[in-house]
Amino acid sequence: MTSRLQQLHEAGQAVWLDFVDRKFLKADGLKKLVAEDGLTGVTSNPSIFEKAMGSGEAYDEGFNAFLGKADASVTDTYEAQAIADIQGAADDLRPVYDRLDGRDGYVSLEVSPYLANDTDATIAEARRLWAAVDRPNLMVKVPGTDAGTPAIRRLIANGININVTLLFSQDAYQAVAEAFIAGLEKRVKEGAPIDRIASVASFFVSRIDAQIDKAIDTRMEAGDPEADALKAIRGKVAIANAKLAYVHYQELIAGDRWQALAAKGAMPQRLLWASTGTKDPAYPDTLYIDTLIGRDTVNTMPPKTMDAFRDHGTVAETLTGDIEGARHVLAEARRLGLDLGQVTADLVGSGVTQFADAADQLLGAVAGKRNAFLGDRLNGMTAQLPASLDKAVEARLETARADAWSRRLWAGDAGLWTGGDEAKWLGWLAAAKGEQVDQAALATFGEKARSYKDAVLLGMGGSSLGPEVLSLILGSAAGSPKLHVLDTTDPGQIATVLAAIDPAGTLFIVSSKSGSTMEPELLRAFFFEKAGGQGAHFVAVTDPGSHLEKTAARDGFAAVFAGDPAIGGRYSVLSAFGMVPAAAMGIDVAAFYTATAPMVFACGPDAPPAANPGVRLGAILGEAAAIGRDKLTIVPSAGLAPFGAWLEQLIAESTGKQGKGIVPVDLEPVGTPESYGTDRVFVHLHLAGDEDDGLETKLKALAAAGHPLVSISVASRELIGQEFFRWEIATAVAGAVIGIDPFNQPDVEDAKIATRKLVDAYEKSGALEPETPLYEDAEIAIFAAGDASLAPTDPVAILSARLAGLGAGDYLGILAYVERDAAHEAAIARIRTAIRDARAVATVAGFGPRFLHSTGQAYKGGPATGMFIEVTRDPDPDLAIPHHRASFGTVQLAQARGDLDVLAARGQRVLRIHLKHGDLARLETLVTAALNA
Ligand SMILES: O=P(O)(O)OC[C@H]1O[C@](O)(CO)[C@@H](O)[C@@H]1O
Repeated sequence: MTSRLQQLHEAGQAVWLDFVDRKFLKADGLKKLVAEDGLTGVTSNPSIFEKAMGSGEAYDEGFNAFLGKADASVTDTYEAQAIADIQGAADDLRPVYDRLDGRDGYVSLEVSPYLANDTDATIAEARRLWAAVDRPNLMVKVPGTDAGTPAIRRLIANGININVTLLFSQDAYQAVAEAFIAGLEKRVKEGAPIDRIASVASFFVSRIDAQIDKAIDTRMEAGDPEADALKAIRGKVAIANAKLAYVHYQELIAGDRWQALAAKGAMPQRLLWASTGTKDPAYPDTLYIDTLIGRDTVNTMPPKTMDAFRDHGTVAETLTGDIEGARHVLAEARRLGLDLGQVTADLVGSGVTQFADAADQLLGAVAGKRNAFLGDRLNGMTAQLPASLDKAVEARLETARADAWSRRLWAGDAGLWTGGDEAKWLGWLAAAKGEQVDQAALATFGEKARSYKDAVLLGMGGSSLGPEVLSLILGSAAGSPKLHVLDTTDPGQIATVLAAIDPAGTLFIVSSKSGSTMEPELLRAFFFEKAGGQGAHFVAVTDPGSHLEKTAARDGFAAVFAGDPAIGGRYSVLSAFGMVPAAAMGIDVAAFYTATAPMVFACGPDAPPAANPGVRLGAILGEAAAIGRDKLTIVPSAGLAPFGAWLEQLIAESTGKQGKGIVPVDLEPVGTPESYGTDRVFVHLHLAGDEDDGLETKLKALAAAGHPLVSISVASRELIGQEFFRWEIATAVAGAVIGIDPFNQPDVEDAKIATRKLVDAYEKSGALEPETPLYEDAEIAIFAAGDASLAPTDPVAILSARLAGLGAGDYLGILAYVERDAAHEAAIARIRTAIRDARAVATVAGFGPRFLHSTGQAYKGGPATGMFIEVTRDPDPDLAIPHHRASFGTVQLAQARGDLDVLAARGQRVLRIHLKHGDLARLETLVTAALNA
């Protein structure tokens, strides 16, 4: 006896399976259905693959084989498996396809649901999948949305078999039927064959009833006077809708236009009934099969429905029966105010969302497996968050998923931030894949650089901090020059570098994106003279067309390496700004990108937020800031200590604006839980093999006391590039949570202008404008811009009055315009610890003018909770700048004064303590006394 499913086939309806799964294929489940039930096709969709691959281990072998490649994206990983399954199913169905001469025997694979509203991307994806699967009996599934319909026409014209999915309404069906015909006609015009192009139009049935019935039930429960009429059409609307679609189909193929194509061998676009599993348990489980049997149609069934039909379905040609009844049902629905048009429109939207949700879930699961598989090759991250913050983060990750943040970030959707010009600043994404630099040219440059013993990089902020991290964490290769980074106007520090090198035999890297930053320009002039004007020992890294590019040409620099104007300074480390100095140090740039790639892919557009290490971190930082935990406290193990200086700029300059943002806290010694307020997030960066020094225990105590703790593990120094990228993504995402443009720095310019004014005045007059101290003695002078509230009595009283003003959520900054050396760093750390422990406030520190190009933005434009002690001193010895009246010491002082004025103008509390002999011990004594006063 033939099975009921085979009888369907005899009645003219093809039976397809709406399911695919590796185990099932491997066990020859599909072949069995072909042999026993006359099955002639298979459909898949993102939900089906999610069920197959999203859990369990069936695909692990396949994933793992693929994941050997460091640069495999999550999509690549999933898709390789999906394609293998589809190819397997297509091969199982190939005998059917051959026997029926291409009339049936198809397997469908859907384009990414994320593209449902993008015609061109859908076309590109369909073509890509068609080529990748490479089977004549493939159908690419394209949604019949407004954007999908024109894609269908073009794809049919390309000769690609198409399964139009997500059809609910008559109008949408008519539009895709038209697109199909138009596509074939285009081929005819071009003289291309049309006899092997198959298409189905997939009408989703049960979902319509699920919606309409819900509306009916609500009204009946509310005692609607039309209860009987409503009840009479319950469970009938979807079937009536399908029947009328079939009427349209019959009219279409009877028409002249179709007949002309049929004469050339065209196969009609069959109607396919999808979503045929009943959702309402009150209905017979074969309802949407029994009632929709008709010639030249397809019914794709989930396995359960197929089993049910095989067991007790009824075969009879029902589709063409009682068309008048169907019209009546739809007319009744209209009369009763059941808006089928709205329901079907909503169903298209929710259908797309459902598939996108399934794809997110699937990609999330694959991303998780991928990250676990990579093990040590991908830096790890865990977070211990207080329950309420944890909840907020998870909620944020879910809304970010639903709003497609990972994809939108990579697509440059400025709406993720403020809708400003953010899209113009995303060149760092491609740069992280090594696409901004010429890697071969860098290798050659690295070879040449080996003739130098030393290299000195002159630059500020983004142009210096990344290179400094690379030099301190990775260091130079044997035989390559040692890199000195000079990002200051401090005469002492410049003299220290000068003393450490032979200027005539040193490679100088002048690095400035804008090419017009004052400090590198002055340093270039200084060292150019010291190097005897040998331009051949200089290279520049700068954006095209800059002033520095011209200077380099004028002075005969050995090379100019171009940056990308679509990358801001603080995001530039994985572009030429980091890689030119890296190459000079003999670092293998290609290997560096390879080591970085696992994080770049883990943070990719297809890694949904919860499984995306960068987006997850950004959500933590942003949500923490929203509840006042806006002091990001960086706690590195010894080997990663230099990383904080780079991270500070990224976080501060990107987020600290419009009175909002995150204040990074670097190099503050770790304390006990009582020494902190409730404004902290701790980030522990741990390099494998580093001594613990009791850090773990201290951090555990902090986490136990309710402070959020993020722990990042780095297996080896070579993986530091991954942290650059993770934090770049995290910062951009934190910016989206906070609601600012992470790529501008609106408050930096003012301090530069104030400085320039002072320096220009000096160039004319030979003196800086006079200023009146609040207090002065033989050792110190204290200044407080425009602050009359401080009585000029004694310095301890002035300082203690200031420190007494520090409250919960405030932070104290030491802005030291002195040489950055170990002794000064230690003294500042002691001062910070004393203040932190006495007042339970966060403390930050920066050396001027270096921090002006880094954290300075947040100090001026970020939360108005700062209190700053600026430290200056009389330079001794000072250094002259060629062709300038002002010395480096004068410029540095002008920078401090300009900064002080701008900080005060922005409402931050600030005090400048001028140490006439540059002795920081005097400041320490003063602070101790003030805290004890
Ligand atoms: O590379 P440039 O253009 O010299 O700029 C250096 C730094 O100065 C800043 O513009 C801040 O002043 C930073 O954003 C930047 O990284």
